[in-house]
Amino acid sequence: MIEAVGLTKRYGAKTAVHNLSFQVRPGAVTGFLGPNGSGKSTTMRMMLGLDRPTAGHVTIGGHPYRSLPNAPRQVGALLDAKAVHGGRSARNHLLSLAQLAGIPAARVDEVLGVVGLQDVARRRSKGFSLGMGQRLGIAAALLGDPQVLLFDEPVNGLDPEGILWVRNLMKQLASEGRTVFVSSHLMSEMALTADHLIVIGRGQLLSDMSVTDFISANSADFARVRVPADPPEQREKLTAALTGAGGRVMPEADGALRVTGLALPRISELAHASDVRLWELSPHRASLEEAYMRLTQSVVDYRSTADAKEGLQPPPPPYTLPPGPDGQGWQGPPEVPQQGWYAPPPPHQNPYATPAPAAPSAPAVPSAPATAEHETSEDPR
Ligand SMILES: Nc1ncnc2c1ncn2[C@@H]1O[C@H](COP(=O)(O)OP(=O)(O)OP(=O)(O)O)[C@@H](O)[C@H]1O
Repeated sequence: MIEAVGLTKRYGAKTAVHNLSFQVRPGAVTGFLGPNGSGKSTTMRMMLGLDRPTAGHVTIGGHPYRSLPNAPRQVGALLDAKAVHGGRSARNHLLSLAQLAGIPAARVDEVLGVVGLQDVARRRSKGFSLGMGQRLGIAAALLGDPQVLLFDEPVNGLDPEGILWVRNLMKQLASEGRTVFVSSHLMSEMALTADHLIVIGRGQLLSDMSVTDFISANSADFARVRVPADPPEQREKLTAALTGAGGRVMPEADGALRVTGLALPRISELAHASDVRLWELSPHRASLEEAYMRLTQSVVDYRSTADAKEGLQPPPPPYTLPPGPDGQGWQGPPEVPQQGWYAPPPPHQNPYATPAPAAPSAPAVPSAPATAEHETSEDPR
């Protein structure tokens, strides 16, 4: 088990990790999530004794890493796959690590086979692709057959086959009763791999719970309802019935309705009682990505504008809405300029919700979260 207690790391004026306390238990894959710069790598480095905490402590199996007897046999880690001597072959790189830890050479060939690098074992690693480098890093982590494994972005650069392989490897290691702690920015992958999540933002603990609990705690399930477009009043009739029964109805971009606060059978009954035919009535379960975005949107330091057309809020003043063909009135969302800064949705507002049309004369302009420190304005394309 890994245990952090009041873990804090400051670099000069910058607090990278602040008062983090959590446990990573054996027999499960624990995902470690957080926006860029939130302190994940710093935390992992402190776990491995590579950085000294400013305050608090972190132990593995009850001991600080540096006090563990023959640590490489107890803890395996992949922090930076590029941290290898490029002039050495993959096999020699692993052999040197094995010799330092008193691990027999036969184990080197074993792990080369496990990660699928046996055919290139004698090639210099500086010619390796990103994915091959990751595999070599994972081989190094597995070398001592450790009970505790830490992986920082292990699927970075891997192809789909490699990603599937890492997923199965993590699950297998956990099923053998090992402690598996893995950081990733790939939410879809984490949803498939992790059992438990620890989420941090700006160095502080935001969440420590199972993946299932995390999704339900940070998202709202809803029903998608679609009615025939003709006659047009059906939609309004159903909206009135649902709202009257205490539901909340929001339009979706494709003309469907997003309904919260009412169970699916109740929606069906209300539609039937209003004599409205339904073309769709489906439950929507939030994804890990949606839940994560909701939780972390106010603690993101580095925000890109590449997806500026997605779920945009109207841009800040002095922008004025373009007039319609008749010279006035709201004509739908304004054309999005390709450059410039856009305020993200305010904290606690679902970024996936279809924004309500703003009044033509005074578009609602949310301000950026007061806590945001850095925003990029360059279009990364
Ligand atoms: N050696 C250092 N000196 C000064 N500041 C540092 C140092 N290492 C990390 N930081 C700062 O600490 C903060 C946390 O960085 P860290 O690399 O731990 O974040 P991260 O969550 O791993 O980010 P990413 O997801 O981008 O890898 C950042 O603001 C970073 O600039």
